[in-house]
Amino acid sequence: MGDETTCAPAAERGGIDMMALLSARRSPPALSLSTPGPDAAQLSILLGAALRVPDHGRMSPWRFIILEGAAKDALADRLDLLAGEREDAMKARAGIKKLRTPPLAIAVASCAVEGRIPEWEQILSAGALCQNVLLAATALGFGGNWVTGWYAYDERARAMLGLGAGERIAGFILIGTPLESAPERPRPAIEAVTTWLDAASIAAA
Ligand SMILES: Cc1cc2nc3c(=O)[nH]c(=O)nc-3n(C[C@H](O)[C@H](O)[C@H](O)COP(=O)(O)O)c2cc1C
Repeated sequence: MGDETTCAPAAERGGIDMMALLSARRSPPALSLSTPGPDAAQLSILLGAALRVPDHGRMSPWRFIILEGAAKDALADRLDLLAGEREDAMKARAGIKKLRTPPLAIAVASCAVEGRIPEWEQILSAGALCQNVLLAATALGFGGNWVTGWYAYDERARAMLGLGAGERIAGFILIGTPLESAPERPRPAIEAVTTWLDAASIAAA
C-alpha cells in the first residue's frame, strides 16, 4: 500500500528481471557446477523463496533433504558401492559423479498422502517446488540442474536418504557456480504444444 514503485519493472527497482531469467534459463551440465555454492544465508533465502509454491489444501506434501559437504561425500561413497553391484555399473557410477561434483544438492521428496486432495496434485506441487529451487538458485547467481538418476529409485539408496515408505524423490537439484555456460537446446515451437480452444469444437464435443 502506498508503494508507488511496486508496479515498476523489477529491474528498475533494483531487483532481478524475472522475465529475463525465465526466458534465458538453461541447465548447466551437472559436472560443470563448482564451488562456491550458496552459503548458509543464501541457502536460507533460497529455501524460503522456493517454499512459496502453490499447494492445494496447504498440505506441504514435500520436504527438502540437504546434501552438502561430508554428508554428500559419504552418500556418494556408499552409492558407489551400490553402483558396483549393478549390471550398468559404469553408467551408474557416472550418475553418482553428478551428485558428487556440485557443492550442494537439494533433494525434494514428495510426501503425497491419500485423502481430500488428489495425490496427483500433491505430486505436481513437489514438481513445482523443484522448479522453484532451480529458479531461486538461478536468481541468486548460481547454476542448477534437476536430476533423478537410478539412486532416486533404488531401495537401499532411498534408505540412505532417510525416505519413508510413502515418500518419493521428485528430484535432486544440483547447485553450484557453473564453470561453463549452459548449452542451448532446441525448445518446442509454441504452436506445436499449444491448443487455442474454439467455441465450435466445444459445441461439437
Ligand atoms: C523430473 C526430472 C528428472 C530429470 N532427471 C534427469 C537425469 O537424471 N539426468 C539428466 O541428465 N537430466 C535429467 N533431467 C533433465 C534436466 O533437468 C534438464 O532439463 C535437461 O538437462 C535440459 O536442460 P534445460 O533445463 O536447460 O532444458 C530431468 C528433468 C526432470 C524434470
